Amino acid sequence: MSGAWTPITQPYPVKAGMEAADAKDALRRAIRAQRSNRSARLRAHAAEAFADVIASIPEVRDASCVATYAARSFEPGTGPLLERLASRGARVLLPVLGSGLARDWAEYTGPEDLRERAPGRPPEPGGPTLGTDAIKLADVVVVPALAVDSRGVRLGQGGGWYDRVLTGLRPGSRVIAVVFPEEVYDAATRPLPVQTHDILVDAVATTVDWRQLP
Ligand SMILES: Nc1nc2c(c(=O)[nH]1)N(C=O)[C@@H](CNc1ccc(C(=O)N[C@@H](CCC(=O)O)C(=O)O)cc1)CN2
Ligand SMILES: Nc1ncnc2c1ncn2[C@@H]1O[C@H](COP(=O)(O)OP(=O)(O)OP(=O)(O)O)[C@@H](O)[C@H]1O
Repeated sequence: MSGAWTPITQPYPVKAGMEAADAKDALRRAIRAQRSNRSARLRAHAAEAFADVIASIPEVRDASCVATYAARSFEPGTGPLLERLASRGARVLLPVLGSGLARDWAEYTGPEDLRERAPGRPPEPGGPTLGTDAIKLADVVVVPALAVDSRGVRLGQGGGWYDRVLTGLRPGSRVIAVVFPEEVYDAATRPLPVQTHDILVDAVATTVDWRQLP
């Protein structure tokens, strides 16, 4: 074997007796390091595959309003998904961070409207914000994650933004987490750390397929 090919593995730096918060931090570091190895070409290719898989999920296909996210560079890309949803006439809501990372939403109107307001922050739409409760308009919520396990436990970026948002959904709205294939963990052997505030997701989508959880 030759060249700069980096094998894809599933990091699991969780040790017996570790506090959940420390185990989450160790996992976040390992998964972010792994994500940073993916080239721009592979990320663009993956974004198309994510769009194919996510758009095929019945709840997404049938939704009038989808709340999702505008990806940062190394997150599972959503550009093609956003365009596909908008072109079939679905309303698409994206997170807007208020002061102190307050939870707000605004409508996606096209790629040219998405701007990174500060380095490292997710791109945001520029239109009017709709308020925290706009999440109740969503028929389905497509959330970013660093990892998901077979019970539906989700590891996010660590701000607790989505754990707070997901307490306010309309009953019956489904939550789908998006991760790269190696970021789906089998809870029987590699459970993700879980804390009482963590909200389980209903399904996970990768570049390859999706499945209902648990
Ligand atoms: N694409 C995307 N949007 C999302 C999330 C996410 O995980 N991904 N969130 C999930 O919760 C919420 C907010 N997430 C945030 C993520 C980072 C920072 C942040 O403070 N970034 C640092 C820079 C960090 C870096 O350089 O990597 C900063 O602004 O100083 C804020 C909010 C809502 N929108
Ligand atoms: N419903 C909530 N109410 C108050 N605080 C919360 C709530 N959910 C999470 N938090 C706080 O947010 C912090 C981060 O939580 P956690 O590590 O679970 O984030 P995450 O789910 O990985 O991140 P994110 O949701 O932003 O992607 C924790 O300190 C937690 O106490």
